[in-house]
Amino acid sequence: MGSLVEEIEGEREHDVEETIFVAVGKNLEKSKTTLFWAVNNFPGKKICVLHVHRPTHVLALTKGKLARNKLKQHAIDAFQKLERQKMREGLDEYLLILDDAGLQADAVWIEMDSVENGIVEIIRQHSIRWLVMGAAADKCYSMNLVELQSKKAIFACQEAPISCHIWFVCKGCLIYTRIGSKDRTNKEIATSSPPLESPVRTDQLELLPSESVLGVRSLEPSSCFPQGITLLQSCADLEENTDVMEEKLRPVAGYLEHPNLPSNGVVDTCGSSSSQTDEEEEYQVQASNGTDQPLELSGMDDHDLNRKVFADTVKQWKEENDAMEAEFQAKAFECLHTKEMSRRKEAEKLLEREKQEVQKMNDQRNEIMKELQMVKDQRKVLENQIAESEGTVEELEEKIISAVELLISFRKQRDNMRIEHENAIRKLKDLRKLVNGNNATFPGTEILKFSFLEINNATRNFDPSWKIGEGKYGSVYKGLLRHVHVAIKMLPSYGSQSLLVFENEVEILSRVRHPNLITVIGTCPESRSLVFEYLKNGSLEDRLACKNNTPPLPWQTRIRIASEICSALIFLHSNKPCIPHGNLKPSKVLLDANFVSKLCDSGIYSLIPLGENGDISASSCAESKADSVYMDPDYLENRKVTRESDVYSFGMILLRLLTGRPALGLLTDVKCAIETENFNMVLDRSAGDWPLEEAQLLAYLAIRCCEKESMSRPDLESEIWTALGPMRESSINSASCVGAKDLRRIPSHFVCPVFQEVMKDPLIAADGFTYEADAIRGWLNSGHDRSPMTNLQLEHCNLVPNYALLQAIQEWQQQW
Ligand SMILES: Nc1ncnc2c1ncn2[C@@H]1O[C@H](COP(=O)(O)OP(=O)(O)OP(=O)(O)O)[C@@H](O)[C@H]1O
Repeated sequence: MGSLVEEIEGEREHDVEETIFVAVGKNLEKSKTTLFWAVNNFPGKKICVLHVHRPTHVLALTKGKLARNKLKQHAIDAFQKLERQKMREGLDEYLLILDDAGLQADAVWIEMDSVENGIVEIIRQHSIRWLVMGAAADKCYSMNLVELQSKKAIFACQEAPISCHIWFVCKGCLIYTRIGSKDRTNKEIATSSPPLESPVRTDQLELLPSESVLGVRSLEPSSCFPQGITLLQSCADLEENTDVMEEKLRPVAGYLEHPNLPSNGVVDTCGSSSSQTDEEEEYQVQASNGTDQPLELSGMDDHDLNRKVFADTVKQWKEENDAMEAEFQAKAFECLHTKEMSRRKEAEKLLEREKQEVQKMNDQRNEIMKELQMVKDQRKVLENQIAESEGTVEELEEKIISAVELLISFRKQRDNMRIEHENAIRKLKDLRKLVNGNNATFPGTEILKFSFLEINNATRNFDPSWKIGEGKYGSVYKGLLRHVHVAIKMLPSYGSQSLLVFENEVEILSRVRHPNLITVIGTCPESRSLVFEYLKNGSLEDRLACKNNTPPLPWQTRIRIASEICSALIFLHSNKPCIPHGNLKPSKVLLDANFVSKLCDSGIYSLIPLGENGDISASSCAESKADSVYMDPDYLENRKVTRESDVYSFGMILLRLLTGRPALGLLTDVKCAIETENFNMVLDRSAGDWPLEEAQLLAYLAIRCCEKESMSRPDLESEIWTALGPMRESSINSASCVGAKDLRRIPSHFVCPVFQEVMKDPLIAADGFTYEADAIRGWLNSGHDRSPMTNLQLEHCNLVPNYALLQAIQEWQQQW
């Protein structure tokens, strides 16, 4: 046999349902009567004893029709044995089963902090359906009890799971029944029944004569459980409480005198007395269940009458009992109905809310469906577009293929044209050689050509910090090209001017040489750039404006610069064909280390692509207002560059040299000053003490140069140079002049073409040029085998000291 706990657990489904549990406490006397009440009232049922005094134990009595005496003895023995076992083995919890075979014990329950909680918990855990327990506390333990007096009983009555049907017993009498129910409706009934207000009382029975009580045989427990009312009292109880019961039963004893009753007083279910031979027989009397036929009064003797009265009394009681029950049920149903109604209302509200939710979800769904439809439509449109673009892609691919083919053919044509171009240039050179005879081989006539890579390296990848100017003909970068400091002018590459034309123009310009014209060192046809010598002291514009805090130019220097510009212009204009500068202004007058001035960009307009009308293209013509002041009004009107235009610009430069003032409105100011004999007021005093007469003469000349009518302007050579020449000489001779030594004119051949400084150790190289020793040695040592000036192959690397030049330099230096 396995664990009894397991056994009970295993049988829970069917057996525990049918088991009558009896809660017994430590008061053995009290517990006995409760236990016997259960044994007597539920014969044939399995009875399980819950020993509820702490710690809580469970005992089970299995079914088996034990004679009450034997049972009594059996139970007492079991308890005692259990207690002994508990003492001996230190058991806290155990299950005891009493049955025909003997007793078994096993632990099933744990200790709780209160007995009543323990009872309720064990009911809940084991789903106990039927429970018998004491109704009174020890101090109230009496048969006269009319309501629940035990704290534990009240607690169990109120708190036990509703499915549990509980009989509360005191001294073998049923005091109160808490109706349990399995189904929901009955649960409601049970909960709604106030446990103590309207108890199903058995005191009526208690008032019946003992014989009569003895004669009341219980209904079969299985059939009486649902009704929850069973009026049973065992003979054992009566024996136990004979004295008390006799007192109570005396008033009705007379009624129960029945000749057929056996001496032990047992009445069978049908009302006929029967004597049972079994020593474990039970006395049972069944109350009239309503099916009994009413007894005829006539012809009845007293005994029959008594029996009838008794039967009627029992019947009446039963009916009253039924009526009470019905009333409880009605009340319970009413309560249930109210609750149902409110639940229904709530459910309706919930339904309404659900409906609204559903409606909302439907609306959302419709919205989403609409959006989905839109997306589908868009998808169709996009698919069409994709299809169209795929067609376009195919078309474009075809076009690209044909364009690539075209490009390849153009490249071929270009390569052919290059070859033709190179042949043409070669022919041109040959022709020039023929035309110029021996002069063609004069060193310096051939301009140097630089690759774009060289230009790029020279300008440090066109580093913005190396940019020194930005003009309408392009940006100017400072650079170090083949160890020479250079200025690189990046001309615009737009327009239709061919490379050949560009190279020719550059070559023509580079051939025009004058000490006061900037030297074109070379070109980079690839990037359409011109490479000039770099002049250390920047432009006249910057020096007049004392940019970077440079000191103002003395009047002697200014007069010399004016004469130098005049000289350069005369030279340009005398060229055949005439080369007008076309854009003369102070920013085009550059100053070398010795403040010798050199014009730059002379004739450069010939290198700029022409616009549609044959003019210089629009972008290159965009003069600023300040620049246009230097422009001949005729030129601004006709866009024709003439020598008179240069005269006009020269007049403006003269005015700036004299006054140092900005060009805008300068002409009017000077005219006004002369007219008001306030000329000295407009003279630039920062230039020193001007010789006033000479200065005023220059001012007159300047105003004449700026005549509107070009024919009225003076001739550069016959008029201006005639006046300027002597002025230049006197300014140089002006011994009192501060820093006059610096103003002297350095013969250009004293200057090293690489370092741009007066040479200290001049050496002649194989190309015939004289260089400063350090410059030419550095050049050759860095692996160069060509001339820095002509780029022609040097025949040898020998360097010969130029003693004659060295002597001339030293003599010149001693003069100052
Ligand atoms: N060879 C050079 N050596 C030193 N500085 C130079 C040289 N060439 C040009 N520059 C500097 O670059 C500046 C810009 O020159 P550029 O001739 O390009 O423009 P601009 O005279 O200011 O205007 P635009 O050409 O539009 O009339 C000059 O003013 C000068 O300061």
